[in-house]
Amino acid sequence: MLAFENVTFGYRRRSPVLAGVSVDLGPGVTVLLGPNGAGKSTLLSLGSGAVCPRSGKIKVGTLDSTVRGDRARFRAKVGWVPQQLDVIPSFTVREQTALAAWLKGATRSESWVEAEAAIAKVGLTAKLNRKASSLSGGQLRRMGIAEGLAHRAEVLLLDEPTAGLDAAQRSVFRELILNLRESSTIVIATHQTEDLAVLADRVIVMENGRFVFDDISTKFLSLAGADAGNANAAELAYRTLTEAEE
Ligand SMILES: Nc1ncnc2c1ncn2[C@@H]1O[C@H](COP(=O)(O)OP(=O)(O)OP(=O)(O)O)[C@@H](O)[C@H]1O
Repeated sequence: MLAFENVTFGYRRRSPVLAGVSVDLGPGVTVLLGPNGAGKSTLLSLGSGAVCPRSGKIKVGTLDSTVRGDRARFRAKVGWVPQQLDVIPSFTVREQTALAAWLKGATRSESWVEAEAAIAKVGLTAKLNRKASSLSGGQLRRMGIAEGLAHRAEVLLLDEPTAGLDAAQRSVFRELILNLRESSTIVIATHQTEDLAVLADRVIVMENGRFVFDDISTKFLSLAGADAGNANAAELAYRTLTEAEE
């Protein structure tokens, strides 16, 4: 579980994007919704340990990302797939994934073994020796997840993982998340509300750095009222909620 305790964060000297946020994320799949600029990516980047809050604590178990001595072990517990995943142009999928494991503390030999196992889990074994830079958008995001699995991350933070994917790739991605949900805490920031119904255990809706909804997904879908069983229920529920906030 990833715990935010009274976290405040702002970019440089600007006013805070998040102010006094406390939330426990996990177990299961949490889907994070909200309009552009709501603070979803900021929350995930803080959760990854890549950036530090101005105040508050961010913890996985007893490890606190704000404590210098904990930071490396904290980061090893969290896999983060940002919207823009950087790859080393000359590296293969296997090398890129093994590098991620090694950077998070695995030994050299463990990194190769764990990388191959993780690549198999995300269904990319056929691409093992291809250049990571040659992967499609959906394959690249699956490789990002493999990087987290290769260092046995307990928490996976996925930022807009299905943006720009075609229907077939989105379906591959959904299957993957369903396979991983038992073993990892997964937090997905997305605008694709239709992916929700099958994926989410819990839904959080953010606006202006605040949580305007946080509950189990069935409660969220029930906001769609009479249309709660409808294929577009998630979209309707989201619209009902955000229009009420305006
Ligand atoms: N690197 C940055 N420097 C300065 N301000 C930033 C930076 N990144 C984000 N912001 C600001 O922080 C706020 C929250 O942005 P964030 O990217 O977290 O929102 P989001 O909900 O993920 O949006 P989107 O759905 O567009 O990805 C916005 O006002 C944004 O302009």
